[in-house]
Amino acid sequence: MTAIVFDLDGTLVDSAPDIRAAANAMLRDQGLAPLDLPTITSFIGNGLPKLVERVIRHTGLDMARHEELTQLTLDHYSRASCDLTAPYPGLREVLPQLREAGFALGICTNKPEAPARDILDALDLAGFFDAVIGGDTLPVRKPDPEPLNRTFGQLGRGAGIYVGDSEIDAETARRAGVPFLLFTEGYRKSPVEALPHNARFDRYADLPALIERVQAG
Ligand SMILES: O=C(O)COP(=O)(O)O
Ligand SMILES: [Mg+2]
Repeated sequence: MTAIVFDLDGTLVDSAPDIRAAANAMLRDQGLAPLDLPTITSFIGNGLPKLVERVIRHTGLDMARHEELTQLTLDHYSRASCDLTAPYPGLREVLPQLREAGFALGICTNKPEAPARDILDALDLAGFFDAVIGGDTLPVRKPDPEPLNRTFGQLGRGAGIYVGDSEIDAETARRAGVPFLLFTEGYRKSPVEALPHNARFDRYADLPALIERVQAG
């Protein structure tokens, strides 16, 4: 297995503060009060349309306006997707190591593809990844295994390992039939034991050894 695909939000980058800012800017447009970070973070994982659906339900806005409010949130987010977003500690050091070790790296995220690429560019991480599939790249998104299968397909090395932070990522890997490495510092809602995973880590410095272990089976 020489391909490694990563989730983005809560796995490579702590992006919740900018997602929160975009959702709160949309709420401000509606004359509503902002939501706190833990609340918005709990809405992340199934893509932006689902996050806005959860915000609508939480605030009592009209679900008939879902499409309009999703677009409004995306507009705010596209203008400021990387003001408060940062890579997790140690990531910057480990990505070149993995590339030097011969791995092909990709990203399979439920975040819309355009802001995902903007963030990778802004953080100077884009060059490490040969495939990026977002939540709106295909007609289906995670936990459907198709986006993950497609990411491995674009890397051209066959199926590899998926690295993610959430219940959705664990389910996606299970349905794609690939090993799953759980990053425990992201936006997971349940205890680690509740997520099927082959191994877990909380520091990027530990990832190369973990990958070796999983590969050794
Ligand atoms: O945007 C989301 O809801 C989740 O994004 P992720 O798949 O990168 O965690
Ligand atoms: Mg995630």
